[in-house]
Amino acid sequence: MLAPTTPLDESVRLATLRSLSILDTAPEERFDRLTRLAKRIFRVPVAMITLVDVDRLWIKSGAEGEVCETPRGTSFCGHAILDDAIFLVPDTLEDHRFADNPLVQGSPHIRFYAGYPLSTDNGMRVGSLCLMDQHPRLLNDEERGLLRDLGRIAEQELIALQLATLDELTHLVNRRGFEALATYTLGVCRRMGKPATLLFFDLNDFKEINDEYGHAEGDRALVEFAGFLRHSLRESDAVGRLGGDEFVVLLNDADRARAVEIIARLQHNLDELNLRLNRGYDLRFSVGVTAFDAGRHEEFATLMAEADAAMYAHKQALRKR
Ligand SMILES: Nc1nc2c(ncn2[C@@H]2O[C@H](COP(=O)(O)OP(=O)(O)OP(=O)(O)O)[C@@H](O)[C@H]2O)c(=O)[nH]1
Repeated sequence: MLAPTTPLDESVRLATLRSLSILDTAPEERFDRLTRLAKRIFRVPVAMITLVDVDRLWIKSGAEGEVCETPRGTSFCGHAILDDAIFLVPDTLEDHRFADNPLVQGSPHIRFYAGYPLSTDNGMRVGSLCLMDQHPRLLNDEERGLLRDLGRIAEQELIALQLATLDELTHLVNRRGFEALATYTLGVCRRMGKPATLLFFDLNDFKEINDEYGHAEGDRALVEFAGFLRHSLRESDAVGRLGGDEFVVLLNDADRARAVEIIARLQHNLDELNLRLNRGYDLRFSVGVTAFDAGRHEEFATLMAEADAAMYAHKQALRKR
């Protein structure tokens, strides 16, 4: 049996999947109607919408009975997300990669599999719309076209979820997306015994930029600061905009001392950016730092509130200077 390999962009793929806040959610008609339709069109007993998580395949729609997840290592969909094309296995017993797969040899005795990889807006393949049968079969060109059409509708539904977690102006995750991403990151850090630190940013005198240079320039400044944060930090750090001129970052594998070093680097880089942009105003920030403590921060909101209070204290201290 051949276990699926891991895509090169796995960390971004997983972060995208997390930001959708879809894993372990209840069934939804918008996905169920697609799998029902697929079963009818292709006359197959099973059609599913699946999402490929770290080490499991989670079934959003079309699950058989109580089983709503299977190990990624024996999954067909783990293979389907490795390429943009439909992944087709006409007869599993004739295919050395799957002939001895437990899902072929045992229940549900898969003989035929076809999976359309589902991509989100940023091109990450997070799961699949797949068909399965207990008999071998082929898909002709028209049927492949139909599967692609249904798959694209499922993708639109995923993209709608993604948009609901994105901040329209800066394209960072919004509060909802950040909470989903951060909760996942904190879970991983806790399991691996690694530190994590939350940074809460608020721009200083941002209102003056709006008042003196206009709202459009204010928008430009927010987009500039968002891009600055995103590009100055690691891909695995979660960066979000809460609204207005408030931004948050969750640094993973970083304790308070490391976070303080990172802020010093950000400050230095922002000074350089201000010089380079030479816009007549400077981007400046106040920042609150709170190291994650599993005991104290059981509720994510507590961690956010502490970092917000620390930011406010920093802002007050800057004013007194
Ligand atoms: N251009 C623009 N302005 C926004 C947006 N969202 C909020 N604002 C403005 O951002 C400003 C934020 O207000 P404050 O937090 O009091 O701003 P501040 O001038 O930075 O004050 P301090 O935080 O005390 O330094 C308000 O004037 C809002 O109208 C946006 O999406 N675009």
